[in-house]
Amino acid sequence: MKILEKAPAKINLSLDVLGIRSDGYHEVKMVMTSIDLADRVECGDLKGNRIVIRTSASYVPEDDRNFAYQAAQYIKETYHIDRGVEITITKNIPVAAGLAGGSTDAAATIRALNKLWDLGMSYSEMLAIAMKIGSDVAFCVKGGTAIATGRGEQIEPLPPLPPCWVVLVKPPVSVSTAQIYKDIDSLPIVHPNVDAMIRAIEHGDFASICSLLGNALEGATMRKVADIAKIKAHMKVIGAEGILMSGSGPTVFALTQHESRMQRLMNGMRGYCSQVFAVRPCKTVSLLSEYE
Ligand SMILES: C[C@@](CO)(OP(=O)(O)O)[C@H](O)COP(=O)(O)OP(=O)(O)OC[C@H]1O[C@@H](n2ccc(N)nc2=O)[C@H](O)[C@@H]1O
Ligand SMILES: Nc1ncnc2c1ncn2[C@@H]1O[C@H](COP(=O)(O)OP(=O)(O)O)[C@@H](O)[C@H]1O
Repeated sequence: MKILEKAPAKINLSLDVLGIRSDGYHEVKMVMTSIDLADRVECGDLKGNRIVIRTSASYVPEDDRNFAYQAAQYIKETYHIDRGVEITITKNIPVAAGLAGGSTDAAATIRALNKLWDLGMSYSEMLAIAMKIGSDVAFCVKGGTAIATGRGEQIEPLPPLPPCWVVLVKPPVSVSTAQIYKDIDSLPIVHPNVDAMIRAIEHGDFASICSLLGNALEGATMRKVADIAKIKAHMKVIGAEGILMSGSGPTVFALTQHESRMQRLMNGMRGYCSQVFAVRPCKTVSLLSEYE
């Protein structure tokens, strides 16, 4: 048997860093939303007791460094599963881009193995596995739009975004999330108004959502990647309603409700960067009711 799961990327609409914790992680308050730029994760039975990863991207690890491998391993250990699995990941999400590509593959693996191995895991049991792998994996288990606190693993759902387009531009460099969090410790932090963003989403107020976009990590990544400021300036000239770097970057996204502006942004930015995508926010990752 094989189970196929869609694994959507996320963007951060608001990301505040509140301080350093005793475990070395940073206390954050974020608003995240899933988008329809997705990897495909397929889990199928394999003879024996091994976990085998196959990916379409040569630069993604196929051993226990892959977050999907880690998800399968934690599930096997926790539920005493003596079965093999082959996990095939078709990568569409740029890697090390601030879009949670590895985290969403891990979350999709958790959902898929719950079905393949008939584990009957509850949502909170899936979260317990997710938290062992990385801070963003918990959000990716359900996706949608949500507030994330703690180190990012405490999730509270929000209503979906008003209909809009998300245009993403990934400059041809990768950044280390750990390094960016380290860098901000010695930099002044610009705090976004996360609570106002939450209210804007609750009211479906697209104009306010755009004006409240903010990311406390943006300054640190911009010091390393000069392209980010250029991309933002270019998107502004073209006419995006809201523009921000996602997560630790370096991907920059623009929001617009106008199809004509989305087209202009796509065409304008393609001449500038090779990785440009126009997608919609993604309301649900999977059949959420199964996991209540
Ligand atoms: C910045 C964000 C925003 O959504 O996303 P990305 O840019 O990675 O997509 C996340 O906070 C990233 O989450 P994730 O990528 O899962 O990070 P983890 O694997 O848990 O941690 C990687 C490293 O980042 C640092 N880290 C991460 C999360 C956090 N709240 N505080 C931290 O200081 C730690 O040094 C940690 O060793
Ligand atoms: N399934 C996976 N897909 C992509 N990257 C992965 C995966 N598993 C592990 N990684 C590793 O995770 C690191 C961060 O990649 P990714 O999750 O795409 O970025 P980000 O944390 O910026 O959203 C990369 O260095 C990559 O080698």
